[in-house]
Amino acid sequence: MNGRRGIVNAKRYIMTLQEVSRNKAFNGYVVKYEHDSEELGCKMKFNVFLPEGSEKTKVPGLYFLAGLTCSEDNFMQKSGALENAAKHGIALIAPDTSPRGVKIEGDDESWDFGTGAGFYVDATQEKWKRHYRMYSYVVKELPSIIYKSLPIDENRVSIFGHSMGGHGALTLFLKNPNQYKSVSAFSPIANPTNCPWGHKAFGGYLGNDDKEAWKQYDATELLNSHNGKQLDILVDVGTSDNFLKDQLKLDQLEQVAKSKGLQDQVTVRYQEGYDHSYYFISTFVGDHIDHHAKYLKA
Ligand SMILES: N[C@@H](CCC(=O)N[C@@H](CSC=O)C(=O)NCC(=O)O)C(=O)O
Repeated sequence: MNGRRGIVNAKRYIMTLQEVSRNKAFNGYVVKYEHDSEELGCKMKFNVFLPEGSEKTKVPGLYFLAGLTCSEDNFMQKSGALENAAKHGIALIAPDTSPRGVKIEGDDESWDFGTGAGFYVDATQEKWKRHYRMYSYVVKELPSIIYKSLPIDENRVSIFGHSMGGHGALTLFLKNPNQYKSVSAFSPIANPTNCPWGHKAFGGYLGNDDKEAWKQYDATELLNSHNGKQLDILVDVGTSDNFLKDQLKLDQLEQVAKSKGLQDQVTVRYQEGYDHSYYFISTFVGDHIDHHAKYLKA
């Protein structure tokens, strides 16, 4: 306890946000902020869409975790999510996908590890552990800054994401079910302990000696040990997604859902002919925001 009743190990973060840019959209604003991150040990940027009305009262918030190679911009600029978020009066929060500019040898060598590929885990390996703490950044530091500084209601918050970010959304939700009202994902890496992207990332950030430790960041494993709140997980994936078979492993997630009798609580929709791109995301993002609005505006 830190002396304040009910708060255990609560960390205080530096909370100075600098506005980088502001663009009006659908009567609200997309604002880019920069701040010093203690968890990541570098400057970070994120984008927020603040809908009309947020200048007067706090609004619900919906985090979007992006995939490999993305920054805080891909989702805001390419997903087409703003119109529906504006309609529901929901703020969108789009963080970056890794620490930036930290200069670790090898961090820029590949597109699926290091820069742009933080995988929403806290690294334990010596080389990476000071900076690669995207789990703590998204679960703890970023929210503490946002709820202190922006008109977003911390009691009405949900999460979704794409690919690596779909893995992030599912795992952050399943590990912190009381922090988020709902979860959904586009083409998530659903069983990273069982696919090449996951082996590379978890081997690098968490090491290869203790593969049990990998399971804490695997949505299929977390679903297997879930015995808490009623779920309503929505997943969309395209049948023409090049990564579906070898990397996403949604069959494993569905199998576990079935074996646990949770098949009614985990909906995986296979969308005919769609691929892994933002064209696919933009087609179904409205459905996902509607899904979250049910819980955020209940
Ligand atoms: N190497 C390619 C492919 C990278 C890619 O497809 N990235 C996806 C996420 S994949 C899983 O996390 C993505 O969202 N790309 C950004 C975009 O705006 O499309 C490449 O570098 O393009």
